[in-house]
Amino acid sequence: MTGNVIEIEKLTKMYGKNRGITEVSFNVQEGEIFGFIGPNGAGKTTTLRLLVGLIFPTSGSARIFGQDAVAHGDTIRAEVGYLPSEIFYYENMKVIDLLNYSASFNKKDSTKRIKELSERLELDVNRKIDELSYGNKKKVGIVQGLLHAPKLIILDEPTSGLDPLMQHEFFEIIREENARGASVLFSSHILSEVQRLCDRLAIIKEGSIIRVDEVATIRNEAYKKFKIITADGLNESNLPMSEINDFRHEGNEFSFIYRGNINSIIRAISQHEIIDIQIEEPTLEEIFMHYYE
Ligand SMILES: Nc1ncnc2c1ncn2[C@@H]1O[C@H](COP(=O)(O)OP(=O)(O)OP(=O)(O)O)[C@@H](O)[C@H]1O
Repeated sequence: MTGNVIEIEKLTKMYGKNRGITEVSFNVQEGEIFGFIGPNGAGKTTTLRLLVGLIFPTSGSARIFGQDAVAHGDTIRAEVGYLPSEIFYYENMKVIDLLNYSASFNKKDSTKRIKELSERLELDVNRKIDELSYGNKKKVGIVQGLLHAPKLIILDEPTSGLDPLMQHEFFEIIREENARGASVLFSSHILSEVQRLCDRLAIIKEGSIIRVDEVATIRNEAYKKFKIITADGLNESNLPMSEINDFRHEGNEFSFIYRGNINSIIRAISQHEIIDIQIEEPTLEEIFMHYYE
């Protein structure tokens, strides 16, 4: 094996005449937690469904453990824990019956694992599925995806619908799975959670990948967030606007993300009467605002 558990090459999916994704390429290495981010409709779900062989590509290829996702869908799905973005269940079933049914496809006895995961996620397994809230249905999907200790975990917006405490618990579980040796690919439109959990990330916009990089590299690119209060405004024509993103102001309070020579920005600002200034590390979210716009 190449050290990659996922290899995606020029993967394209058209829904009739509509764009799903266009020539998407990236790899996920064995043992890493990889984040896949982009705004709604960018193509995250399409990419993940292609990966697990639930839909077929128009062109290009996706390989998991070196095997083609189209030709070996069944084998792949047996070794991958997959949490779809929308979960449809046999509504009349009890949670525990559904989980036992899912577990029956594996050779291992998962009884203990089901109990442990359900307790940690505070999921009442004796409830009927149609009585559950959206967030609780999501938990059923998480338990279902993780009960067979998969080598690769693929999660489509796993935290939507979970409250902050449960999100935290979920991230703990993912970290433990990763420490056990599982590789993880998860999609999200929330950069802060990707920043906390991932080694690398890919950003998708309008069906195309616009960047693949290490989270640490992106954060070290010397972006600075400026917050300035002046007595006499801040004249945009004096500022290097081509190096400035997310420029905002309210009265005489200004903020923006800057990437460029620190001396030139300080010189430009110092032409004004400064009342207060803060220069800080932006979050990933702030760095990528301009990709989202
Ligand atoms: N079954 C389908 N038929 C036609 N178009 C589709 C279908 N599924 C997805 N699309 C289109 O493909 C594009 C990518 O959608 P996709 O669901 O993959 O995005 P996403 O990044 O997962 O978004 P979200 O965060 O909203 O789930 C969108 O423009 C969407 O309208």
